[in-house]
Amino acid sequence: MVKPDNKAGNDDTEEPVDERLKGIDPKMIELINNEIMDHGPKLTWDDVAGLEFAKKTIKEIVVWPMLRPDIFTGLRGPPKGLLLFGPPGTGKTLIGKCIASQSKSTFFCISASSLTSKWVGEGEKMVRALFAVARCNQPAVIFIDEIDSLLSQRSDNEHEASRRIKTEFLVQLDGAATDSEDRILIIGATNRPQEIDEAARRRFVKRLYIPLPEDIARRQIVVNLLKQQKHQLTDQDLDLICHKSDGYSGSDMANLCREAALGPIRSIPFDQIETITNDEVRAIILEDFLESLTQVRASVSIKDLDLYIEWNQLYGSFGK
Ligand SMILES: Nc1ncnc2c1ncn2[C@@H]1O[C@H](COP(=O)(O)OP(=O)(O)OP(=O)(O)O)[C@@H](O)[C@H]1O
Repeated sequence: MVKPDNKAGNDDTEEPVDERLKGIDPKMIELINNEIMDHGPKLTWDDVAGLEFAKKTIKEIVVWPMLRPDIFTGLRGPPKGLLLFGPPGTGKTLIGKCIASQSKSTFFCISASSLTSKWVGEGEKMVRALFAVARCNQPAVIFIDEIDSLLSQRSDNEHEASRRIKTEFLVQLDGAATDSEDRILIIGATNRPQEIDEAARRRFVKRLYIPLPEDIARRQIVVNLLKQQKHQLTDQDLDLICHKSDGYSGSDMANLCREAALGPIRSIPFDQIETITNDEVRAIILEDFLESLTQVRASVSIKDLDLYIEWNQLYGSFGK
């Protein structure tokens, strides 16, 4: 972790300040270290259900080059910008985290809307600080969620502050792209790729569609989430759940499981809720899922899906 600049400069025990952090507000550095730099558990590719094509592509084009920069030079150099687009809740953030874990990189995760809303008037400085801290913690992955809100084409009535953040972001992105020594990958994630303007789109050299999970992936999500729960679901039950949840996103599936897991709790008589032991709570059964399926519905419409498919064909790196 990098140390913020010590303005007082009179503490001999203070570690030397990294040149790259000169002029950056120490409070921002601390905030990035504490809130934007991810200190969570490492993820493996098995934590991301399905998405085999995306995972394979990502391993080849970004993870291996980040692990072996000595081999992946020149023409083989990795893209510095990767755009993950697709419906909400399909695992884009999970993939970002996994890329960072697997490439042994520091993971920085921020939502673009917080740049414009949370740090009102400071967003531009925050972008600069974020890239500077990332440079000090290479290899690094900077994951920016809702990137469309930062790079949208609504430039005519764009707020002056938003315009400045956007300009700074593009400058930093270009800087990372041209400096071949920098081992920084910028991942933008969006549910609204059509809102990203052409200049920004061009900078995300690789654009990868992250679709809804297929049958087998939905099954894997349910199986993974049920691992720590007492349940009596058979293979046939799981088949039925997957069949009935066609069109659900990964996060819809997680919600479905959460709701089903409450089934056994709801069946406890109210006067026993304080005394019942964990062992006495009944197992989760198919009926809990059938009930849950009536409560938790698919959050993505077919119409929206068509838009993603169309955009993928037009601009996706592998959409042809
Ligand atoms: N492919 C997947 N494998 C396992 N879990 C998944 C998958 N997709 C989604 N989930 C579940 O849904 C939750 C939300 O996923 P995540 O935040 O990665 O989606 P996202 O695509 O980044 O969503 P958004 O676009 O709304 O930011 C995860 O924490 C996880 O529980």
